[in-house]
Amino acid sequence: MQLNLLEKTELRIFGLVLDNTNLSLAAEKVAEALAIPPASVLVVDVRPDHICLDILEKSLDMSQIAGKEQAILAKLATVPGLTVTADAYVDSSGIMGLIAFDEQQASELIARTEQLATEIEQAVLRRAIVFATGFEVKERMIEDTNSPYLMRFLTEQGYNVEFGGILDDDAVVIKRKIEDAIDRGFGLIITTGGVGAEDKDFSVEATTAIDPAAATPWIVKFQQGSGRHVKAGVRIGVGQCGIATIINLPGPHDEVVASSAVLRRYCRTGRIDKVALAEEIAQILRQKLSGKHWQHHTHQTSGEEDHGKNHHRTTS
Ligand SMILES: Nc1nc2c(c(=O)[nH]1)N[C@H]1C(S)=C(S)[C@@H](COP(=O)(O)OP(=O)(O)OC[C@H]3O[C@@H](n4cnc5c(N)ncnc54)[C@H](O)[C@@H]3O)O[C@H]1N2
Ligand code: MOO
Repeated sequence: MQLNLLEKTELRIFGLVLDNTNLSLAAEKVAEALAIPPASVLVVDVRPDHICLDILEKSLDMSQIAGKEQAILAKLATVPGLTVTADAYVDSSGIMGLIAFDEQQASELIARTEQLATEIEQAVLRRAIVFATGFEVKERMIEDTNSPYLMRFLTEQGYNVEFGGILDDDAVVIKRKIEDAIDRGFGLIITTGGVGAEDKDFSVEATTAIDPAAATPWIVKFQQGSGRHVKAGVRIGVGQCGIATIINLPGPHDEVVASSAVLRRYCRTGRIDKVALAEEIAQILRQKLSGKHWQHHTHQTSGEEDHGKNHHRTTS
């Protein structure tokens, strides 16, 4: 486990006898003991009873520090002109204080910390949150059937599920809410709605702002700028941030239901393969939509036909 040294990076080593000692070599030996590059250790002070070194690293793995006192002293003992006396010791503070642990304590600490990290990770991976999006949902013009459906579905899959609320069609709001969910320890974050090509659709953009490498396969593509479309098509999104996965599903309820067949296989409270998941959902939705009446219109590239703002809301 990586530990931030929080600027407390000095080591004072007492009980050495110096006789024309090459300090660069001494620093190199300490670097070897800590498994860091030689340039990361600097001797900053030599006093009558101790030498002071500075470690030029922001963070180190716990296993590089804990219980390393004897290893440091043993390495220093190999430097010509440097005698390590029987009561030599390393004095350090903050995280670096772990150096003074004896080896038994150190390995217990490392094992316990890894165990704790695994438990936290498992708890996070089990926590899911579901968001709806869109003014028509927020203003109760339409019933939010997606969220209860997904919450029930994820509960069946073994998740502890929370409802995140109904988000405005606003890229900043959606991104902030997703980031907030990640900070609160949710391992699975699902939004529905707002994946379309209109100027009110921002869910996938919120995800790519968090994970630029998010998988965002197209469901349908059409001529950009034709009619009300400001984007090149409809896509879904699956992004990741640390161990958390963000999934942006379309708004239409039957598409959420269709996607859940894929979610059932991928979302099982473990880590998720974002590219494979996104591609399989996209395939199912492409197949589903290829038979729909509205797609004929959206594939028109002439832009002559205007079926009105709401033609795509009907699931003929
Ligand atoms: N079955 C259909 N699927 C799709 C259609 C369609 O007409 N019928 N149109 C396609 C096009 S074009 C686009 S664009 C996308 C739209 O997906 P969005 O993710 O952008 O969805 P929204 O515009 O936000 O909402 C669309 C529609 O979905 C219903 N909706 C939204 N949220 C909820 C919710 N929480 N619970 C229930 N229903 C919801 C609602 O009728 C919205 O008006 O879709 C393609 N697919
Ligand atoms: O933007 Mo859809 O692509 O609403 O027709």
